[in-house]
Amino acid sequence: MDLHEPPFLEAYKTLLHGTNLNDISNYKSSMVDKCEIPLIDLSRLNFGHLERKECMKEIIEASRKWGFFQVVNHGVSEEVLKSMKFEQMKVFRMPFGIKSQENFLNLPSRSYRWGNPSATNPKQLMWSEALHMFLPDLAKMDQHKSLRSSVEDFVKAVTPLAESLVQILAEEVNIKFSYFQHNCSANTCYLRLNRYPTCPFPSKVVGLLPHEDSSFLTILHQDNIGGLQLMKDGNWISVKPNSQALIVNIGDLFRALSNGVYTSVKHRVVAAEKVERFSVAFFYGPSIDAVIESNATPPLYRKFTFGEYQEQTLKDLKEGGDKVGLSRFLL
Ligand SMILES: O=C(O)CCC(=O)C(=O)O
Ligand SMILES: [Fe+2]
Repeated sequence: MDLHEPPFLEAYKTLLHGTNLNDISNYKSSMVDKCEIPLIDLSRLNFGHLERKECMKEIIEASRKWGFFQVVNHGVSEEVLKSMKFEQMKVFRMPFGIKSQENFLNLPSRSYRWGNPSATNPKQLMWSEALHMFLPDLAKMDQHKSLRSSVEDFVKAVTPLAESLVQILAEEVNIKFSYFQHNCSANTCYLRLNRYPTCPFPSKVVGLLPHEDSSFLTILHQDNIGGLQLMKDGNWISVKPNSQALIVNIGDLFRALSNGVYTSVKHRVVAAEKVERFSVAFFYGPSIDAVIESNATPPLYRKFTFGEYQEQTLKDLKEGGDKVGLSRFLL
């Protein structure tokens, strides 16, 4: 076995063998539509008034109906994306024994995560590894300069994109952009590097379990392998890779803040047998004391802080293997 691979087989042996695998939903043959999510050309934001308006309308509509869309001419250069991918591959190629050390890269413990070694049910298994990077911690990676500078360049490029999308969406639901300026900064966002190794049981184990993001908005870059699926009208829909595009999705916090006008959508990644896959997600979110409260009437969700939301999802994850999310705050 490759030294860099997490010990999935070893850790999952009992759960995989002790179960009738027919009981597990078959990820490959489950209802998957190949329908494409909206693709929006952002270059129109810099054109005349009419084109700008048209583009903004598409962003708003996609966030309402889909909670997911792709953008092209997003302003993030190919060079930045390429160097991010290169460094990401390099860091995941390090031996598992090193990646799983407490202070790997000098980052806080649990920054590196793999699969779900504490799963008690085969449906909770995941075939993936991830590196969580809280942006204020990047400065600690002084021994890994090239990774750090690629991550910083990526963040520098996607932050203004996230901000301009948030500003457009906020205006539509009468939220001042100053709310975001006050609560979100480079010190409150984070990045997640994902790697999905080849999996010998792609119909039985998922790459990443279904979840909604705990952000206002997420910007995702995936490679050309595919595997990301989102839930639409009760069916899983595959997001076809587009090398020119970035994926944008609404997180639970914007759903709550907009009183459900914008939708946060469940998504997952299916595993592949023959090819590994990489993705990187930038989560635009607030500080833990930020108050999430819609000014619409009647409100759908009770007022909560981001800290409360995080505490609740962590508790739910521990207790039932699922983070449940925003439905916990429904009135
Ligand atoms: O890898 C992907 O395409 C999705 C990743 C994701 O949903 C996440 O990191 O929250
Ligand atoms: Fe996600």
